[in-house]
Amino acid sequence: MFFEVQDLTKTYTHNGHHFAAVDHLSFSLAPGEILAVAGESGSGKSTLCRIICQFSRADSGHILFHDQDITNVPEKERKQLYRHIQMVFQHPYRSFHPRFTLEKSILAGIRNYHLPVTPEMFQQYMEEVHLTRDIIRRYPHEVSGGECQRAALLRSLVIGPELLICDEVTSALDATIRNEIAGLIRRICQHHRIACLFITHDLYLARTMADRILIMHHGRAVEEGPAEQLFHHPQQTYTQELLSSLL
Ligand SMILES: Nc1ncnc2c1ncn2[C@@H]1O[C@H](COP(=O)(O)OP(=O)(O)OP(=O)(O)O)[C@@H](O)[C@H]1O
Repeated sequence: MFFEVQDLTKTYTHNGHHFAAVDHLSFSLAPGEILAVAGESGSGKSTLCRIICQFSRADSGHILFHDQDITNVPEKERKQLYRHIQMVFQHPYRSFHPRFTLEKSILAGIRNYHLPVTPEMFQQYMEEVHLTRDIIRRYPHEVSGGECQRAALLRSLVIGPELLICDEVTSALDATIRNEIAGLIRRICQHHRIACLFITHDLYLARTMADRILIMHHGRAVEEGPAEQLFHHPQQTYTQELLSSLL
């Protein structure tokens, strides 16, 4: 299996009361597939993302990548793992060093992995995310949110990942550029056959972006299916209510 989450659970405690932010969650992802994990605020999406990115530890369950257990990867092995799994986060400005130009941060990633990225390849990647040399030679505070998020995408793309994890990557952006960034991610993933786990609270975006959608509620997978099928023929009452609240 390319990527699989198996029976993942993460519990938090509030005032002595235990609750599962992620509750026996299981799903899988095929190479090159785009899966949107969608749900309301508090459904456990960010907790899931933090566990996959190793920022937080699951109580139980497993995450497999190419059949290898990556649930708790020792720190010294993480660099190698992140050569294949890249992440883009919600707040683009926070993901860049404020005193480095965007170009310097992007090139640092290439150097870190000793990647054979030629200037021609770099130029091509830059054009794919609709950025110019003039823009990436600026500091983060000198570009727009959309430009900064495209630079974050470029930084991930040049590493050559097999899986891209996008955690609410359009939420901090203006509505006008949300669809543009989501469309860009879809085209890039399709072109380079990169699988994508697209975490979002926006069901419309999930529909336009993803091959499949998984609906989360209270940490559980309520329903999962091909994007159009799930939109037109939701099987579960919760999904039906969620969709009708959009109308
Ligand atoms: N570190 C923590 N300690 C205690 N509870 C937490 C912690 N992180 C998250 N939670 C709780 O776990 C639940 C799931 O939160 P999570 O952030 O994963 O949801 P989400 O779907 O990403 O929501 P949003 O879209 O608002 O970011 C929520 O009830 C939240 O309050």
